[in-house]
Amino acid sequence: MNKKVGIIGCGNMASAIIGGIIQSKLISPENVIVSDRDYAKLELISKKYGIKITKDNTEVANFSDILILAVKPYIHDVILEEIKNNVKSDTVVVTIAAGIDINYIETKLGQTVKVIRTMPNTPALVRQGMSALCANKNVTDKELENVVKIFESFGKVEIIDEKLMDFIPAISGSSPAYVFMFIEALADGGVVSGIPRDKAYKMAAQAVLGAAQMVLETGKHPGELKDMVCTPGGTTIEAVSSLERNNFRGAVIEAVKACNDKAVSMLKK
Ligand SMILES: NC(=O)C1=CN([C@@H]2O[C@H](COP(=O)(O)OP(=O)(O)OC[C@H]3O[C@@H](n4cnc5c(N)ncnc54)[C@H](OP(=O)(O)O)[C@@H]3O)[C@@H](O)[C@H]2O)C=CC1
Ligand SMILES: O=C(O)[C@@H]1CCC=N1
Repeated sequence: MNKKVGIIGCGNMASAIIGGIIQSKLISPENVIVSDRDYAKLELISKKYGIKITKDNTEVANFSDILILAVKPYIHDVILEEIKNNVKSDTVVVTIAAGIDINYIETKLGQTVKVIRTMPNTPALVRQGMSALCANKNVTDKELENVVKIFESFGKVEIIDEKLMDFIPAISGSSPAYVFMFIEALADGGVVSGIPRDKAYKMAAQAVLGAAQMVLETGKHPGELKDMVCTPGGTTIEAVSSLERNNFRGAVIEAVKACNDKAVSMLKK
């Protein structure tokens, strides 16, 4: 893709995005720039991918056709104020932050700004991300397609209505954390029985990966896939019955609700 991509903030998510677009050869390194406060962090990523680096966020804004804001939500205020005179009229501004909506960016940068709001997740670091995207009315179909290609370079993408965006962290943005807790607990259970810890993590993680792949590839209802594992009178139904007694599914649904509530309360006006 012959577009210049700039990223402000060089943390976890920026590394995933840069890794995806460079390793997939979607964009050549000389067309990518990233800024951060920490020059040592920038030097590391530049050494790895050969991209441009700077401590000056306005330089990133001046350079970019697609400008990705990859900083924490509470830093957006400062950054938008800093770059507001450097964002070109045809630049597409992309936010990946929870609690930052399209209206907020339009209010800060003007009603004609092209905005794409997204919610990726950390599995993007291993190119197995899940991202939801929505665009404002100023973004053309071609511009949205280009940003979709960037996000597809590190995982799967769904375009959704902005009114659902606050609920995406709970299901895919934040959920890797709950899955890691599940894998850790599963492995701890194995360690209780004497399985070496490294083998327990590998087996638990591969079981989760395989189960997730079955949901995606078979199109079968998760309940049907669960039933396929449960031999009548066998081991699995004992575990399932114990999980139900301990409100496993209820606890997960409550966690999703707590995440949703937090995302809505973070929304900046
Ligand atoms: N982590 C996740 O699972 C997900 C995160 N997100 C969103 O992604 C965004 C970034 O998250 P994540 O990558 O985890 O965060 P990180 O803290 O890893 O990365 C943010 C980077 O921005 C830097 N930074 C802070 N202030 C400035 C500044 N003024 N100018 C330039 N760079 C600055 C930070 O430096 P310093 O460390 O010095 O502060 C840090 O290196 C957040 O808004 C979050 O909501 C979305 C989906 C998933
Ligand atoms: O915890 C957070 O707020 C961010 C958004 C989704 C994942 N991490």
